[in-house]
Amino acid sequence: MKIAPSILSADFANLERDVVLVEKAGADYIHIDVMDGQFVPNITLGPNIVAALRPVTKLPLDVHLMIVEPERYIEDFAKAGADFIVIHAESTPHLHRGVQMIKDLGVKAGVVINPGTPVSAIEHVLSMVDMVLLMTVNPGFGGQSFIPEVTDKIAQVAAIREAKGYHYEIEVDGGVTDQTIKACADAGADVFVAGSFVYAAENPAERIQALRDAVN
Ligand SMILES: O=C(CO)[C@H](O)[C@H](O)COP(=O)(O)O
Ligand SMILES: [Fe+2]
Repeated sequence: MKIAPSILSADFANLERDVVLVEKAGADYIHIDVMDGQFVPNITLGPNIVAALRPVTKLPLDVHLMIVEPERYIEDFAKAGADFIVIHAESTPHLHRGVQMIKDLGVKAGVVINPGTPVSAIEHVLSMVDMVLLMTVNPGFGGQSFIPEVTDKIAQVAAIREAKGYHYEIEVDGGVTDQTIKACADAGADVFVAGSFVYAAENPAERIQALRDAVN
């Protein structure tokens, strides 16, 4: 299992400190939430912040784009040093083209669907992607409650991976805590994004360990 703390809940005035903190605590990826105020009702950060964080950590940067027509900015995020670029099926009429753009830039490609979007929306790109992200909240904000019905879709993408011999990682994002992580792991998830559970705590390192303990 891999833990990907989301810096959405970090202290934006101390981003370097908060990234180094979770790296030392054994995090596997740094999850970076990019929001444009249009695809979701919130605005966060852009490629300049990804570029600023690139030299701060050796961990892969997992960039979750919640922006309309993400194709417009894929190259910017690749140049900024993203290791994964993950785009929403709902954000573009040309998902396959967006995934191909990411791969052509030598970056690992991911696709993500909202809780209300069926797995069929991404089936045509599953052979190409390195990551499938299933939102377990409606995207836009940290600190929301986990939507348990999404575990059925985790099992679906895990079954497709098994049946077809695909190699993508299955990531979950939203409301992941020591209470909700086990259901996701049991359904087949490999990568667990956690924002508020990690960063809104006195001791983020303990929270990362609590997530691991809850699964093992
Ligand atoms: O993509 C996101 C929200 O759109 C965040 O990654 C997610 O919400 C993490 O925050 P939390 O763990 O607090 O739910
Ligand atoms: Fe996210």
